[in-house]
This record gives sequence, C-alpha cells and structure tokens, in this order.
Amino acid sequence: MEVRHPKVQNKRTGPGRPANPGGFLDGHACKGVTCSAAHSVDFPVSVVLPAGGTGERTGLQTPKQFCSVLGRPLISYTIQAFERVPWIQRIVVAVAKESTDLMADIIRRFRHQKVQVVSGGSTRHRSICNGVMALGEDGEGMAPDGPGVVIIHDAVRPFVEEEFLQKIATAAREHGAAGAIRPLVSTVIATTSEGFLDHSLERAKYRASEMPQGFSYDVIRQAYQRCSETDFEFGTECLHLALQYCGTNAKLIEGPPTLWKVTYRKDLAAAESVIKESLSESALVITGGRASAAALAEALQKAAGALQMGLDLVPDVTAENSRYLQTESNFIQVSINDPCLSEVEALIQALEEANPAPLHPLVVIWMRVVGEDEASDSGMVAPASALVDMASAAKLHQILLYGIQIHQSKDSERRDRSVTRAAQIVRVLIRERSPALVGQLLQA
Ligand SMILES: Nc1ccn([C@@H]2O[C@H](COP(=O)(O)OP(=O)(O)OP(=O)(O)O)[C@@H](O)[C@H]2O)c(=O)n1
Ligand SMILES: O=C(CO)[C@H](O)[C@H](O)COP(=O)(O)O
Repeated sequence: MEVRHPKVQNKRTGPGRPANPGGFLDGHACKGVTCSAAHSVDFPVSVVLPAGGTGERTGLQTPKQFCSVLGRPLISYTIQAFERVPWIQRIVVAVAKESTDLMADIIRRFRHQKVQVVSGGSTRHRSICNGVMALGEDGEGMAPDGPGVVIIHDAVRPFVEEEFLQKIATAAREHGAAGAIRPLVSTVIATTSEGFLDHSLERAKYRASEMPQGFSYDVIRQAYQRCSETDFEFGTECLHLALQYCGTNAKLIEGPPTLWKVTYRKDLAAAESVIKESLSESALVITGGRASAAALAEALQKAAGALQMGLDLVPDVTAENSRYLQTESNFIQVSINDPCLSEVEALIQALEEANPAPLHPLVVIWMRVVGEDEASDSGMVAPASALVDMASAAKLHQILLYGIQIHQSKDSERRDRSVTRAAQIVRVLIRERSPALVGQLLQA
C-alpha cells in the first residue's frame, strides 16, 4: 500500500515569494509528470544561450558557466531548464572556441539532446548573433516552418520556469519582441566626470532588464544584420536593437526573482543553495512492507513535515513504484534489525540500473531500527566498515550513502524524540549532501 504524505506547506509559497523558484525546481516537483499541458505553445520556438564569456567578475579561472554546482556544470542546469520543455525544438549554445571540447563533453555526460554548439564571439552580442544566424541555416533540428520565435537567455541564469518561458514566447509571437523585467533594487544615478552626482532617476519609473527575452526570428535577425560595430562592441540590450533597427517595441513582463544572473562568486554559492533547497524538499521512504517499519515511517513523515519536507512512503520500488528510481533524488530505506545492509544494497543496485548517469548526486539513507536493549553494533554481522565500503563504491555512481541508527524505545516520549532527531538528521544529510559524512552511521 502506498501512503501519500499529507500536503506539506511549502515555505516558499508565502506572500511575495515565487510559487516555484525555478525551472530546475519546477521540473523536480513534477516528478516525471509532464508540467507542460497548461503552458504549451503551438508555434516553433528555438533558444540561443550565449555562453562565450570568461566570467571575469567572479575572479575564478573557470568561466562561471562551466563551474561545477553539486557535481554538474552550471550551464547544464540552464540547458536542462529548456530541454525539458517539450515545445522547445532546438537550443543553440554559443561557446568560446577553446571551450568547444568541454561543451561537447558536458553534452555527452549529461545527455543533452537538443543542443547545437556554435562559436561564441568576442562580446555577448557577437555570441548571440552567431547563435541567431545558425538558427537560420538549414540543418538538423530545423523546424519545418522556420525558427518562429527565438528565446535568448544567458547561460548563467539557471532557474527559469516553463510557465514564464511560455509567457515570453507568446508575447514575442504577438508583439515581435518581449523581455523579462524586475523592479530596481537600488536607485540609478548619473555621475559627473569628477565623480559627483549629476542626477538621479526616479526609481519607480525604471525597471531592470533581465532574461529571458523572446523575438520573432525575422526581428532579431534583422536587428543583428543592421546594427553597428559600436552596438556589437558595447551594447548590452537585445530589446534595444529590436527597437532601434526594426521599430519593434518589446512587451515587458515582470519575471520572478530567480531569473537573476550569476555574475559574482557569491552568486555561485547562492545558486548551489537554491538547488540544494529544492533537492531537499522530498524523499521516498521504503518500508519493506513491514508494519513496524511502516509505523516508524509514518512518524518520520510527520516529523519531516514539521521541517517542511515531504516524505512519500512505499513498501518497495518494484512495479509501479519503480518510477521513483528515476524521479526522486532522496531515498530512505528503513531496515528493522537488518544486520547486513542487504536491503540498502539492493536499492543502490536498482538505482544504478534505473539511473546510470544521474544529473546530480542521489542520497540514500539506510535507517537501521534497533530495539531499545540492542547495543549499537550488536547483531551487526557486517562491521561498520561495510557501510563505509559500500558508500565508497556507491559514490562512484553519484550515490551518497549515509546511515542513521534509530532506537525504538518502549517509552513513547523517548521514541518520539528519537524520531524527531532522525528527521532532523535526514533533513541535514539531504540538504548538505556532504561527501565527508558518506558511509557514517549517525545515532538518532
Ligand atoms: N563574449 C561573450 C561574453 C559573454 N557571453 C555570455 O553572456 C552571458 C551574460 O554575460 P556576463 O554575465 O557578462 O558574462 P561574462 O562576460 O562571462 O562575465 P564578465 O563580464 O564578468 O566577464 C554569459 O552567459 C556569458 O557567457 C558570451 O556568450 N560571449
Ligand atoms: O540583462 C541583460 C540584458 O538586458 C543581460 O544579461 C545583460 O545585459 C548582460 O550584460 P553584462 O554582460 O554586462 O552582464
């Protein structure tokens, strides 16, 4: 019997916060069920992702789009946000020549399907222009009725929702151009050449221009064909080119705060935090079908709910439940007095088979339930090192294995405290995904 967790209140859906903080997160929440039906478009849409920059402002050697976030390059998250949208046909990524091999490797490792790589240029506009022109060339992936609408999006803005993409694409189709805006955080001022205030702008009248932006293909192609070298060299705004060179006034649509661009080093940490937060919203508890394990799992579910974490409970991951192996990122195997890790070993094997190249590390927690009088290690046929060894092997397959030992006291208060502690440890292990704690058996 499958027990669904009661609807857990999502702390991010309060007033003033996005209903869902990003495409990556949205995709995760859908758990393999298509989210597209309500957001579909019926005209061809292609995407250009400029990714040819050096990321000077991060101060890092590696361009930010290739920086690893939880074992996966930032650009791969952005590509995934577009790739999982069924009505997007083609994604052109513009990268610097020296990054071509790296990009090809990312496409292979993370199994991107819709991506075509073109050479970037010396400025962002030149990179975008190369991508736009590539869309007009006949080739594989070309929609039969042309590129239709082109969405342009910085490769370093990984959190973009399908719903918002649909708004941009539809407005671009209707008006020729459309772009995301956000309220200004600070007031914009003009300075004199001597470094004094010249004048300040009335903040309420202005908006920050963000990405994504969408264009009818003909508008953006002509804008780039007509614009000047100065535009190519110093320009920062595609919507401006559409206005100046095609007379197209873009429709502006307020986007969610998660559209922000990774620009400084701290933004990489912020992106990692957003991803970790989304990955730790839920987990699957496998009970093995035993009543005592199911009872414990239900108590754990309640305790986790209080920590804003939703747990699904299943007896096993066979038949219909095998879908979780591909759609869930966190697994808790409850083992009642199982001394030899056999159940968790079977789970890891099933995960490796179902998901040989996970997009980010998966977490498996072995929750060993022992009776009150049982000493921590008594009855543990396998030594503690067996957990460490199994965890080391699993880590090679992007699976992080941790252990929690929970003591089933006859005293209900002690039992409740133990379950609460277990839920807190689960939350921390899943959120932090710490490689240092892999293979450890923690006491709840
Ligand atoms: N010659 C360039 C410069 C930038 N970009 C891309 O444009 C997006 C937004 O630009 P920005 O944040 O300015 O990136 P960088 O130019 O890499 O950063 P910095 O200005 O700090 O060097 C990034 O995805 C970046 O890779 C590009 O495709 N080609
Ligand atoms: O927001 C944008 C367009 O309106 C761009 O992302 C922004 O202009 C990129 O500029 P820069 O390369 O200077 O960061």
